[in-house]
Amino acid sequence: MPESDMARPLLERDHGGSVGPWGPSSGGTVGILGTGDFARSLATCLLCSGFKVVVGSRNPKRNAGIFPAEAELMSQEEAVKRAELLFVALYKEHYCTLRSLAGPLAHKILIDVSNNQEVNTKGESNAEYLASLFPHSTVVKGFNVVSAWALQSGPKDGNKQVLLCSNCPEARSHVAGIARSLGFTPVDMGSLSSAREIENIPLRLLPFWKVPLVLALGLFLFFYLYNFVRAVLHPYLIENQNKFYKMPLELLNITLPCVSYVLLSLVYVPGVLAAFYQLRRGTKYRRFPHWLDQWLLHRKQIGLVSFFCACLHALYSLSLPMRRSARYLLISDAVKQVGEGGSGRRVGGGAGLAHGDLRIVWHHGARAALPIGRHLPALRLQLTQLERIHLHPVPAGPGGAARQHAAHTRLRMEPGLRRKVLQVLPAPHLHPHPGGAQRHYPGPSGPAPALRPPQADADPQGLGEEELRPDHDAQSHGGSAGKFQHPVRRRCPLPLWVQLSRIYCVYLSQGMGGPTHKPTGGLLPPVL
Ligand SMILES: NC(=O)C1=CN([C@@H]2O[C@H](COP(=O)(O)OP(=O)(O)OC[C@H]3O[C@@H](n4cnc5c(N)ncnc54)[C@H](OP(=O)(O)O)[C@@H]3O)[C@@H](O)[C@H]2O)C=CC1
Ligand SMILES: [Cu+2]
Repeated sequence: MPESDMARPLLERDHGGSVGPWGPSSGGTVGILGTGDFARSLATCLLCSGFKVVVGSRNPKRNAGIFPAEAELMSQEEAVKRAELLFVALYKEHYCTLRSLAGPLAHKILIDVSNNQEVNTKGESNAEYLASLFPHSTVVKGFNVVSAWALQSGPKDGNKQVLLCSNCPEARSHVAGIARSLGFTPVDMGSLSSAREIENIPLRLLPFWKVPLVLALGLFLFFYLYNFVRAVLHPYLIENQNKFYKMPLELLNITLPCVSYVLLSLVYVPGVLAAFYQLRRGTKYRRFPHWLDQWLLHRKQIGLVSFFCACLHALYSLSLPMRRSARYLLISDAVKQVGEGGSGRRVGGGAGLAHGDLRIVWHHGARAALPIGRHLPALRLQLTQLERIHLHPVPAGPGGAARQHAAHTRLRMEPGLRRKVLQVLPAPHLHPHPGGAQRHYPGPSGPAPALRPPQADADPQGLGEEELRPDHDAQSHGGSAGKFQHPVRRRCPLPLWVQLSRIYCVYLSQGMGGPTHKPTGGLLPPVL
């Protein structure tokens, strides 16, 4: 494809007068109502990112000392007048105390950051309640998945996402810009009706764990039974040997790696299937089938359960030779050998090992080392799962996995490799996202990040709602921002098998899967 096409970002960031009045570069002011933990952390974070901050309190004098000097503390009325966009850092129960401010709050953006004590399964969300109190203001739900601690200590990889929803797309994109300025990754969750789902996320403990745990249990039972028949029942019935003592420890120990390996393979298989789907459809911006979507969303948990089984196996393996029974078996073996005249082979009255004995010792040593070595590649794969942990789940619901997968494939593929993969594929059909030019994001001044376009317009099911995110990957590799952005691809005219074999050749020429290759880089499907 022409190099000029590659160098041109699909969406230019709009620097013109469209940046909202509260952008740090344009001297806008962000207001915060409330002076609690969240308000304090948020004020510090906003100030550090270059925003002007005013804080509205019922008692500004009392709380003056607890905020950074740059934040202006004032009455709630004054703060509302000074700011166009306000974070409501109060509990839902206290929203009604703001009723008298309905007039000054009209036509302003209110960001509802509140959480609940219990999971809300029905009834209106806090954000909808706030919207009903202030019908002339625009309410955006967001930042509730970020703790006051995370705001202060800076976003970490695990919990970088800020889920946003609002009935006003423009307000949503302004808040997305602020989130991005603070170092978070905004995720567009659509209209305000998603607020309940967003509010429930922090209350969900260990999401997505049920299926992996049930799966692991099922696999464990299956392999345990299989090993029992093979190692205990069969010798008992055929040779009348009693090996039931193996049941509590040894059988368990040979079952665990079986479970671990099968689970590990289940982590990587959906990635391959996803690549297959993407190649077949000629785009990666279409929703996967539901079962694959769910499977992809569970990979992290499956990988961690697999890692846990592997750790248990390592522990068991180390403790096995320490058992009394092991020592007993060893001694009885030695006694048996002496009885059979085995010691007669020793040269020099037992001062050293004979050649034959040495060979046996070597043999045993190598056999003992082998299991450790053969698990190392698996360990490497399992450890790569750990870095994928997010403290709150990837946007659940339709298309969640597709978004996550798209993000992962883009972020992980090395630019050099991506270029090669793209070179062997036919030229893509590029076109900007409809309405993309209208989007604008207030953010700190400086070089504009290349924007990653969302779903194709051909996506009728709402995946196109995904928020634009800066392509950090492209930026972090020698300023190649804007290159290799291929969100939309026409159906490839080449047969699938030709495309696959070409990509495979590129993989081979890059030494994919070799020991020096970056982990997971070669394991994820090629990006299109
Ligand atoms: N803390 C956290 O980590 C997180 C908090 N949140 C959400 O942020 C919001 C604020 O949380 P947080 O800062 O921890 O709460 P705090 O209890 O620390 O602060 C709440 C603030 O509300 C105001 N307030 C207290 N009582 C009343 C009242 N009777 N009437 C009117 N206003 C009152 C006070 O401000 P003043 O006296 O100045 O008016 C107070 O500082 C909550 O909705 C919470 O769910 C969301 C994510 C994380
Ligand atoms: Cu092993």
